[in-house]
Amino acid sequence: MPRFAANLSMMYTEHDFLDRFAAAAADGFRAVEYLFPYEYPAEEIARRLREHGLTQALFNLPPGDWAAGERGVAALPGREAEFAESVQQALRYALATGCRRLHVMAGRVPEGADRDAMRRTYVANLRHAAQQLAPHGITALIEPINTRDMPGYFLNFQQQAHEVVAEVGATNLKVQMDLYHCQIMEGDLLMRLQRHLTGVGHLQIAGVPHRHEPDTGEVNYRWLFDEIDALGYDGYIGCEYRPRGATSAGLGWFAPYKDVQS
Ligand SMILES: O=C(O)C(=O)[C@H](O)CO
Ligand SMILES: [Mg+2]
Repeated sequence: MPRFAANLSMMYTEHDFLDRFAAAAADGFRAVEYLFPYEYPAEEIARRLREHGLTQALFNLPPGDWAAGERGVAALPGREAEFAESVQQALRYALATGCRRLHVMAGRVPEGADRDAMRRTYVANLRHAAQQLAPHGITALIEPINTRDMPGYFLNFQQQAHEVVAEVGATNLKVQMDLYHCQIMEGDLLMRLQRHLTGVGHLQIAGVPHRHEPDTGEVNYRWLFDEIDALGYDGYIGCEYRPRGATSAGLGWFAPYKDVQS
C-alpha cells in the first residue's frame, strides 16, 4: 500500500507553516515533506513531528538565492564552498528531525555557460554530499524538473539523472522521481518506473498539467499506485501538489489509503 507524505510547502498553505504538521496529521498523513525548514529552529520542527506522530520524509538543501530565481547551486562552478556549507546546514536539520532523504538541487544553466564544466562540478559536489551524509544513513536525491515550470534547470530527464548517479558512484545517491515533471517532459510513466525504480529513492506526484490533486488531470494515479506497489516500491510518495481549494476538502483521492498509512 503506498505511503504518502504531505508536502507542506504546497498543501495546507491556509495554515501557518508550523501549524501545517497538525493539519496533515489530522487528515491521516503519517509523513510530511517540504522545501525548506531553515527559517524555523530545527528543535521546533522536531517537536511538531513528535507531537503529531509524523515522519520527516524529505526536505531540500538550501537552494542559493531563491528569491532572485536561483534553484540550487550544486552544478554551478565557483559555488563549491557555499554548496559544502549548505550540506552541513541541511545535515544539522536532518539529524534533528530524523530525516533520511535530502533533495540536492542542481541550479539553472546561466546564459552562455559551459554545460560540461557544470556537469563536472555537479558530479564532484554530489560525491562530496554523499560522502558527508553516508555516515548518518542519509540519502542524497537529485530530481529531473520540467522546463516549463523551471526554465533553464540543469536536470530535466530521468535517464540523464540516472547517468549522473552512476558517474558519482555512491550508494546513498538516488533519483527523486517526480511523476508530474516526468509526465510533462517524457510521459510513458509505467515503463520509466519499471526501468528505473531500483535507483529511485523518493517519488512525488501531482495532477498534470495544473499541479492540483492527483485525481485531476491526464494521469491515472489510482491505477499507477497499484502498479508501483506491484513493483515492490516501499518508499514514500510525496504529495507535491497545489490544492484547488481547501486542502482537506480535496483529499477524496486519499480516502482509500488513509487507514493504512505508516
Ligand atoms: O519542484 C519540485 O518538484 C521539487 O520537488 C522541488 O524540490 C523544488 O522545486
Ligand atoms: Mg518534485
